[in-house]
Amino acid sequence: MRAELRVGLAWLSELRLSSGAGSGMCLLLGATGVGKSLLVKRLQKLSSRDGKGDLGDPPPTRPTVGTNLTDIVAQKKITIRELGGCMGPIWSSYYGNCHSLLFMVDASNPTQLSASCVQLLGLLSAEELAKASVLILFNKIDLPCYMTIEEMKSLIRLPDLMACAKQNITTLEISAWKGTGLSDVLRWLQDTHRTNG
Ligand SMILES: Nc1nc2c(ncn2[C@@H]2O[C@H](COP(=O)(O)OP(=O)(O)OP(=O)(O)O)[C@@H](O)[C@H]2O)c(=O)[nH]1
Ligand SMILES: [Mg+2]
Repeated sequence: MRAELRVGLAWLSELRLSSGAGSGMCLLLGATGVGKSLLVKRLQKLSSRDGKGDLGDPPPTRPTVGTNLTDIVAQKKITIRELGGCMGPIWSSYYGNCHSLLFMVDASNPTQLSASCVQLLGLLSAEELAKASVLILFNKIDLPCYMTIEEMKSLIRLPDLMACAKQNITTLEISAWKGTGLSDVLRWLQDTHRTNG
């Protein structure tokens, strides 16, 4: 089967699946290579250990062409839908069903920051996401020369964005590689999806 046809069929079947997703749906978005797939794998492992124990070596990942659905049981079932960075043009097809949004930025990649900022602006102004709680994750803080959260907030004028946005926005610095901050991400998901019913 031709690659384009395979991607098209996978997308159609995901659209069908998404229609009954319910209140436990969390959307995970961000530019290509920021670390979304690794985060999901790490969160799944962490939740299965109830936040305790060694995460072990980071598993390998591949660029996500399409979408990945992963269930995490953190008191209640939360389904995380990662959309590959290369799927940017159709991200909006999935806004309707989500109650929370994880938006990921690569803190070690200054050249990608402006593109991430434009993506974030688009997400925050989308009507269908107006009621979603938003967690912005600055990932890869284990790498040398990563930008601090203060530097990034100032570069993308995050305080101004937060003041204008309809959403409740939280920020965290993490390393999906080392596991830094991942228990805070899990806690945020638990709290957000508890209040979302
Ligand atoms: N050093 C470091 N590398 C990371 C971290 N998180 C992810 N990576 C690496 O970054 C690369 C891309 O990670 P992915 O999780 O595949 O990125 P993605 O955001 O899912 O990318 P797409 O699916 O293409 O949108 C992989 O080599 C990961 O191992 C991190 O916190 N630190
Ligand atoms: Mg991916």
